[in-house]
Order: sequence, then structure tokens, then C-alpha cells
Amino acid sequence: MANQDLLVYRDKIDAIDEQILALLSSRAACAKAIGHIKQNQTVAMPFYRPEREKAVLERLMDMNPGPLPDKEIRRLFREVMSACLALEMPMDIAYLGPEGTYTQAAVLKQFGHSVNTVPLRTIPDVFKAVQSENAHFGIVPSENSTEGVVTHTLDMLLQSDLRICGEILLRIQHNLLSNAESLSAVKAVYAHEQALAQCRNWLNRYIPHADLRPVSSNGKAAEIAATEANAAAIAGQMASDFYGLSILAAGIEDETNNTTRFLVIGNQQLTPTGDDKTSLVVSANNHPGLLHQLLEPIARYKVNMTRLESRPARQAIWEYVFFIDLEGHEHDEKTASLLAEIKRTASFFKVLGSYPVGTVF
Ligand SMILES: C=C(O[C@@H]1C=C(C(=O)O)C=C[C@H]1O)C(=O)O
Repeated sequence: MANQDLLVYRDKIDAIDEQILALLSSRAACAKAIGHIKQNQTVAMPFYRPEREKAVLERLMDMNPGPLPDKEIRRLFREVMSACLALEMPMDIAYLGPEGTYTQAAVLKQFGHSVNTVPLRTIPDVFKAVQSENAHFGIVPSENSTEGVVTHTLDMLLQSDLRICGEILLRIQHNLLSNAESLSAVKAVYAHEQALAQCRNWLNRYIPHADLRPVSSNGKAAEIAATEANAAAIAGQMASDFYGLSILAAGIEDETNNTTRFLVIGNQQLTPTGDDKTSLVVSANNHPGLLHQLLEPIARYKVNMTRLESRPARQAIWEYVFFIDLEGHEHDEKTASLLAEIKRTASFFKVLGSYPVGTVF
């Protein structure tokens, strides 16, 4: 006989679900109305507003009474907004593929599941897709646990007129994916070489007998593991769903605090949120003390520099270009006057974008 209390709670859940459904529908109708307003402006108004989405998520997490953890509230409302935005404008998001890579996981973290994801083969292909308006936005790795600093992305940012419209921080969890019966049956492990390096201790300890085979991406590794008997791949949860592989072991990375960063590239200028970052690239003729001269105003303004990267310049007149990330938005008063000072010393100066600071969640 069914437990009476259980039935009482199930009735309550049914009634609550009806309310949630009605509320979701009202919310979606509001988003649709906003979509019409955006569409009817004489000056084009962006449909996707990451700064607004960030505010929505943060407000709800702050208000969260429990028992659901903030992370789950974020994930659920991320999907609600994704579905609402799709009613306003179906979004095409290009990313560095193949499917099942961590870059795809970054797309879904930022945009939710209601976007059309377009995997492309190279980073320049992703830039081209956005430039030619075949995609609304593109996602590329910036500092990737599997490749370190992604120099290709920096080079493309330097050349292209696209802007950085967001950063996505993703905690990387490596899993051993396979259709083998057990760990002892695994004969070969495929992965990007950096992923193999990051799981070395675990692999030595639990499957010392397996042959380690580096391949071009963890997505590719999963694709191979799905067809080859007794093969395994190191990849994320996404790849396990996509290639139908079981997770033989989860969280096998030796360093558990492994976060990687991806960039959203697009054509959009975002408004300040109060918690933003600005990326810029500068250069000047090389002379002793150049870097100090370029950076001195940042220290004087007491602004946090979160990243500094130097790259050989393509044009011979400057030997190096410097990629700098600062806290603040280019339209914040203080940041604007700091940028004006840096611009005065630099012979080449370009703001790559101001965008909301990403969260690790
Ligand atoms: C509804 C809007 O459009 C989009 C959908 C949002 C939402 O569902 O809350 C938020 C920002 C936009 O990406 C809006 O601009 O407010």
C-alpha cells in the first residue's frame, strides 16, 4: 500500500508544477514582448544581453532560500533564460569543435541548451563565422588547461574587428570514458596530451598496464573510444553523453582546482555591470623600460591587472604586442581616463572588449 504521506507530497508537487508552468509561460510571454520591442527599434538593439542575464542570475542566487544549492538555481534559471531568448531570437553559436569538447560545455554554460551550436574546425573559422554573420557569437578557448595560452586566439583578436563579449570560466573535470567492462579491461587511453599529463598519477596508479595515446582533442579521443574495443578516452561529461560512453572513473585529474577560460566573441558593445573586465592590446616601439612605461598608469590608478601576455608582433615595426586584462569597464569614468593615458604612450592601442567578469560556478 502506498505511503499516505508520500501521496500527499506528490499531490502538492503536482499543484506546484502547475503554478511553475503558468509562471514560466508568463515569463516567456514577457520575453516575447521584449523581443518585439527590440525588433521595432530604429537603431538595432541586441537580443542577447549577457550583462542583464548575469544580474538576473545573481539576484536569484542572493535570494535563494534553499534547500537547492545556488549552483542548481543558476543552472535552472540559465535554461529558463535560454528558452526565453530563443523565443525572441534563435541564436547560432559557433565554437571550436568537435562536439564533446570542453569548449562545447562552455557554450552551454554561457547560453544554455536552447541555442543552435555550430562546431567548427579551427579558431579562425569561428572568427570568420561571426564576422560573416553566419553565427551570432563565437566561443574560443583563451587559457585552456589542454593547450595553455591559446596563442591562435590572441592572434585572431589582434587582426579581427570582433569584440570580446564575455568570458566563461569552466571547472575542468576529467573522466575516464569507455565501453570496456572494467578498468582492468582498458588496453589504451586516448586524450589530448595535456589531459594525459594532468591525469598521470591516477593513470599510473589505476591502469598502469594501459597504452597512453595522445590525439588532437579530447572530443576526438571520445570518438575513437566509442568505436575501438577496450579503448578509453579522457574527456568531460558532455563527451560521455554525446558518444554514449560510460564514465568508468570520474574526477581523475591530479590537480582538482583546474579552471579554464573561454571567450565569447561578437559584434556587441555591452553596458557596464559594476563587475567588468576590459581586454586591450597595446604596442610601442621597443626601447628600455617600454613595458614599465605602458603599465605605470595602471599601478597609479590602483587598477587590478588580471592578465598580461606578450606576443611577437606581425608587423616588424613593433617587436611585441601586449595583451592586458584590467578590472573595470571602458565606459566607467576611472577606467576611461586610465585607458586614455595608456593610449597616449602606446603607438598601437585597441580595446578588445569590456564584458562581465565570469564566475566559476
Ligand atoms: C528578456 C530579455 O532578453 C534576453 C532574455 C533574458 C531573460 O530571459 O531574462 C535576459 C536577457 C536577454 O538575453 C531582456 O533583454 O530582458
